[in-house]
Amino acid sequence: MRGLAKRFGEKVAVNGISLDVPAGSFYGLVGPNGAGKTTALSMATGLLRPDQGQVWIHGTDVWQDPLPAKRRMGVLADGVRLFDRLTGEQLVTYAGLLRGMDRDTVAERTRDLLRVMDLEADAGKLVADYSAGMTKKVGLASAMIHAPHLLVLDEPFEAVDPVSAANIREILAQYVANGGTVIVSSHVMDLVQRMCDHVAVIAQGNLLAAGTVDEVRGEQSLEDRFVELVGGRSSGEGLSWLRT
Ligand SMILES: Nc1ncnc2c1ncn2[C@@H]1O[C@H](COP(=O)(O)OP(=O)(O)OP(=O)(O)O)[C@@H](O)[C@H]1O
Repeated sequence: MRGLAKRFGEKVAVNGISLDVPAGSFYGLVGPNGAGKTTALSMATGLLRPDQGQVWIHGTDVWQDPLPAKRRMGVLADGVRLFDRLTGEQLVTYAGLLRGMDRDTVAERTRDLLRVMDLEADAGKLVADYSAGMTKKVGLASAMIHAPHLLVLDEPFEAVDPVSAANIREILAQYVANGGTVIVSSHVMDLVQRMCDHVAVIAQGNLLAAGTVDEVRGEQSLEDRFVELVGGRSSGEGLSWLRT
């Protein structure tokens, strides 16, 4: 990413971010609420047109040459509606067919994905009737079916139960071990510290730090370093009226 910027009216959501994500890395993107993570990832994946800046994926400009760039990635967007009048099985199948895969391969991979996401029993249920965590998981399965080079996952673990989260972490670690690249946004520092090899911290649309997790956190925990970089811990008094 080079000089990516986006404003909404007066609000500068992303203020010229440049970031290199090495191929084969497991990259965490962290920042407080409203920092600009979703906006930056949406621009990076071709979902939201930047005001300025460019993004390349394996040398392909995402905005100049979107089709080959998009073929290489799988995206789990945050807050984007799925086709939720399909069943889980139909949705994942549809994602595979949209990618131009043949029906047999799509059927086989859909079965595998629904199994590892623990959605087999609910495969025939409408996505509209899924819980938040189930919806995340079916979105993740849809992002992975074409075995992309790059997975961009906005808050993949939000609302996902611990067992499913552990399964997904294992799948992602395996995917990276086999040469894939993952970018995840998350608020859970402990998870990012354990799971990712690189991390970028953004706040108020600016990149505050980026590098390997050890470089960014130094001698501290990632959480302490994050609070130090981002600031904003409200000291002391709290809500004096909130007592029983
Ligand atoms: N479509 C929009 N119209 C107006 N303002 C927007 C829009 N999308 C985002 N913003 C604003 O841009 C800023 C960055 O939002 P963004 O969703 O990128 O943050 P985030 O880091 O993903 O936050 P969170 O961690 O809470 O999901 C916020 O101030 C938000 O209100």
